[in-house]
Formats: sequence, structure tokens, C-alpha cells
Amino acid sequence: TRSTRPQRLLKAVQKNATRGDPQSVISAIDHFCRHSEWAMNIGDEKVVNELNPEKVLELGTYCGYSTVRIARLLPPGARLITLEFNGDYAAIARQVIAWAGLEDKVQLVEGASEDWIPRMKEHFGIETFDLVFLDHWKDRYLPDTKLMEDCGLLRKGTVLLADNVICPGVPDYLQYVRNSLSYKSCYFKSHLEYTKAEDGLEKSVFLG
Ligand SMILES: O=C(NC/C=C/[C@H]1O[C@@H](Sc2ccncc2)[C@H](O)[C@@H]1O)c1cc([N+](=O)[O-])cc(O)c1O
Ligand SMILES: [Mg+2]
Repeated sequence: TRSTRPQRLLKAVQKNATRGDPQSVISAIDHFCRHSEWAMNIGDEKVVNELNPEKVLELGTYCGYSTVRIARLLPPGARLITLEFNGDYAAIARQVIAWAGLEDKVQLVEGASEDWIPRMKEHFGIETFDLVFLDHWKDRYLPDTKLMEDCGLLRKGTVLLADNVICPGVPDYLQYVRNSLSYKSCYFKSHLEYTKAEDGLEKSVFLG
């Protein structure tokens, strides 16, 4: 049967990127998405370099592109936990992350965010996160944010970074973080990855 897009993306990484070189993995995926097939990666434009986060949570790994983008910037000892629901995507992402040589910084967990967010303390020993990147199902951004609040995983200063707040759009989440007294929120205008369509990231700082 025909290969899947994530499989073709992984092949492009193994063919064009250098093992252990995260930047070459990012460039190989950007090239694949620009010139071969669009894929819902955050893209090579929507980068917001946060303060050096020690503990990062990513919701929605897909092929691991944004995982590599974020993990390559982490200081030694820092770590990124990324949750992926789809086993096929998780299998591809593990290989992309390994090709980038970042497996020591990244913990990919297969399962649903709503099941794993409540287990961060007892399973991973994580008290609070410094940065959360939301890029999974758009109707899960708001419920998962409220779940993280309820589980005490956000501290004064935790940064929530949400992809696609314009396209495909997450109106309920935007309304919440922009109107809640618990967040200071701002929008980083950009474009939908590899296209001219408007999109952007919403950066929301939890005020405790
Ligand atoms: O739909 C989009 N993203 C949904 C991503 C979903 C990813 O997260 C998990 S779901 C999950 C993971 C963890 N826990 C629960 C569920 C899916 O298996 C997929 O890997 C999207 C669409 C466009 N676009 O232009 O159409 C552009 C983008 O940048 C996008 O991110
Ligand atoms: Mg996205």
C-alpha cells in the first residue's frame, strides 16, 4: 500500500539530514513541506524563543518537527515531555527525534493529553511546567488548559504557547486566555506554515 505522509517525511529526514544534527533535521522537514508535501508542522517562521525553560510539555507531537525545534534549544538537564495520541505518528516522531540526537532531552508519551496531564506528578515527578506548547486537536486546547490548572501544573510565569489560533482557529481557547484574569496573553501574527494564509501563535503567561 502507498506510504503515508509521515513515512515519506521520515524518509526525507533520513535521506537529507545528518544524524545528531537537529538543525539539518529541521531544514530537511522544511524543505519536504515546502517543495514536496505540506504537513501541519509549526513551520520555520512561527518561532518564539522563550526564556530557558527547564520543563516543557508539548501537546501533539505529530512527526516531531516542533519537538526538535524546541528540544534543540533546551539547556543540559532540561527536558521536554511530548504527548501523542496516534501510534503511527508516535513511531515516526521517535525516529525523527532520534535522528536529531535529542532522545536524551525528549520523553514521547503515547496517549491522550486528558489521561496523562493528571499523571505528570506521580509518573514523571513534574510539579509544574515552565512552558507548554499546544498544537494538538483544537477542541482540546481549552479543556486541557483548565485540566492543567486544576492539576496545579501551572505556576506564576508559566508560558502557554498555542499554535493555529487563527487557522484552523481555537476561538473558545482564545476567548478564555484573553479574558481570564489569570493570564496575560498576546498574539504573534505569522502565516500558516509554508503558506500565505494568516495564522499565529498566542502566548499566554499564567499569573497564578
Ligand atoms: O489540525 C491540526 N493539528 C492537529 C494536530 C493533532 C496532533 O495531535 C494528535 S491529537 C492528541 C495528542 C495528544 N493528546 C490528545 C490528542 C494527533 O494525533 C496529531 O499528531 C493543524 C491543522 C492545520 N491546518 O492548516 O489545517 C495546521 C496546523 O498547524 C495544525 O496543527
Ligand atoms: Mg499546528
